[in-house]
Amino acid sequence: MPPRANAALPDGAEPVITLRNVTRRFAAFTAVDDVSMDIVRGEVFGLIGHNGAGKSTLFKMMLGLLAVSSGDIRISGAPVAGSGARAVRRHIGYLPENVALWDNLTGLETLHFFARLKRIDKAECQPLLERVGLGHAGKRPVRAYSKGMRQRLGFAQALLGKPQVLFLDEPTTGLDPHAIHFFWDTLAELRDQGLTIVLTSHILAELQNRVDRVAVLTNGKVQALGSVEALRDMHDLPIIVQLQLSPQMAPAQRDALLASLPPQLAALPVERQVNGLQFSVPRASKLPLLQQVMAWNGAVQDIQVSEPSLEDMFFGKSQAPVRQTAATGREA
Ligand SMILES: Nc1ncnc2c1ncn2[C@@H]1O[C@H](COP(=O)(O)OP(=O)(O)OP(=O)(O)O)[C@@H](O)[C@H]1O
Repeated sequence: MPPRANAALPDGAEPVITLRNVTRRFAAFTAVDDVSMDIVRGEVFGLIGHNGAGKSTLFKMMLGLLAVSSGDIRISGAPVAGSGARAVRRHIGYLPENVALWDNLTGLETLHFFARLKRIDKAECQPLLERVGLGHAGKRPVRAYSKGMRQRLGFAQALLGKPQVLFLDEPTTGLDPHAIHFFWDTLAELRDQGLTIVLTSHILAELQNRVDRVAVLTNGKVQALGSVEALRDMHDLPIIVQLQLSPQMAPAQRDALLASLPPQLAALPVERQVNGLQFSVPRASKLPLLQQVMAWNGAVQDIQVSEPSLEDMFFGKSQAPVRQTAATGREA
């Protein structure tokens, strides 16, 4: 289903980046195909898709680094390419996937260099280094920086000039969990200050609780657009309810419990596991099922409920094999 340009826009949202019928061809190949969407002020917007889906191409066009074959892209109403582009770029920060740094410059000298390029007062640089947790390392040469420190320096570079819109290409690739945590905390603060943030990522599990909305690109087209919750509802993938049962429970007792379920719950797909049961449940049946199993006094030792992930929705990674119906044990 092709999404409308404004599908799932939050109420009162103010579009900052607008794309209308954006297409990019390389010779006969269409890398980005008729993409229309709005990205609104103060949201964190994720662009996801398989390798070759068109994310980088779309990103570069939004940055005005690559021309569109047809269509229109604007930031705060101004076209990103053409004569007004320089003014638009002043309000944009960009962290490329592999930021180019010079090993012989110190962190502070690196920021001074970018500040000169962007015609920004270099007094901004030291506070920015501190902002990204590099205040102590500003005088060290970049060759002595770890991957995480380099990424922080790249991030500081993107924040020079107090941009209103931030583009981050695979920003957490190669970072350790501590650095990833720091990065997302900083991003949340920036978002709260009103920045609009667009990022790409392959680590969908990392994105899904941290972005306001996502666009899923498949073969250059927007396959889905909206909040992760809205996309979950749209796809209506089953929720997995996993019950850990008492190890002393005999198979016959377990079957008796399943047989005690009301018919609509007994018809749910279930997998019998060692000391457990795994149900595959439509959202509407989640609470009724949980209410029933809570009444299985003493039999249930633990319950785990797993929502479908973005991977499950778009990249066909099924959550768990589901083979039998609860009551009959037949193939579902
Ligand atoms: N300059 C180019 N010339 C020809 N084809 C290109 C060019 N740039 C990109 N493509 C093609 O366009 C398609 C989309 O590429 P793009 O880099 O935008 O995908 P992506 O979603 O960013 O992938 P990845 O996750 O691997 O970075 C690919 O098939 C790619 O080969």
